[in-house]
Amino acid sequence: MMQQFDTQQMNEAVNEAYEKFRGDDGGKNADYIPFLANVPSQLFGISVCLPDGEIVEAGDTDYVFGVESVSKVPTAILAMEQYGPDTVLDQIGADATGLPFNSIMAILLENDHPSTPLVNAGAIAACSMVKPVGDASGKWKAITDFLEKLCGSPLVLQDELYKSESETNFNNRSIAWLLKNYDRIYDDPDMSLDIYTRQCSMGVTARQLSICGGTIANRGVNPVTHERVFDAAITPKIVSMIATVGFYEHTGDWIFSSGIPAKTGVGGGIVGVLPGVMGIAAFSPKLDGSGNSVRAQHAIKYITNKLGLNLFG
Ligand SMILES: NC(=O)CC[C@H](N)C(=O)O
Repeated sequence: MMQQFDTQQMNEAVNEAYEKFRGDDGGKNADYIPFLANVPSQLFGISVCLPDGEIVEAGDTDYVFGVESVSKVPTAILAMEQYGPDTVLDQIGADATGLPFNSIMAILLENDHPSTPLVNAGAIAACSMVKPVGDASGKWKAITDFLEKLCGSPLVLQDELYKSESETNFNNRSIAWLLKNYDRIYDDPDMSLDIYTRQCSMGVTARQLSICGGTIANRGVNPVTHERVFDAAITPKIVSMIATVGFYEHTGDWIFSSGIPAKTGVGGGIVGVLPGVMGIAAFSPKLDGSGNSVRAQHAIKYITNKLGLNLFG
């Protein structure tokens, strides 16, 4: 049985993690998207959303940062909600790539398959699947409405980030058109890529991300608003995807040492999900060589290990 904890113990663990790692200066901001290079790198926040909607937090949990690849999780859930998990498995897949998030090689090695909605190729394919197909503004509304329900409050597009990323996303343009070559994109490639780039540029806070994780942990019911956001049967599907590829080529090391499925983004955010137990998010801009926030990783690992929280425990 998983160790039980009370709110006080979680509060202590969160504050200890914050104090312990706030001075850690390892890593550096993402700079391949110019906007991200200029985000103040000392920012650090940790937020936990418990099944009763209680939030336990420390640090800069109100700071709005770029959600980036964490946005792949909501869109994957939306595609599964619209089509059913088996169709998403068939059209995109659920395989770990073992390669970096933006790997073109992964598409070639997987025999033309985008692998999973949680890497760039699969996320662009997921955006192409979102209904209404062929209608960019309808798709965008579906995605942003869904994000708002998952997080319990609206997210706002960071225009400058969107501009910065759109001007420099040459690798992703190649991915979108390679998918077209293999018939693995299900709407216009440029439009699907633009939707993907825009969703990555949404601003989010660590608190909102923890509520998003809490909604997944709570089997589709937002623990704060009490609204049912998606079908309960999708939780094990999305958590399995997060567990297998949430940290890309370092997913095995991550899950081995933290015990919690988690998804990272180059904006510095990480969201972790333990079904029935909690959603946890941490944010700090400095990243390791694979694009994962250094302080956020330390903080989440510290908390799960301290409280004996482990998916496999
Ligand atoms: N790992 C990430 O957060 C990458 C997201 C970024 N928008 C990209 O496509 O490169």
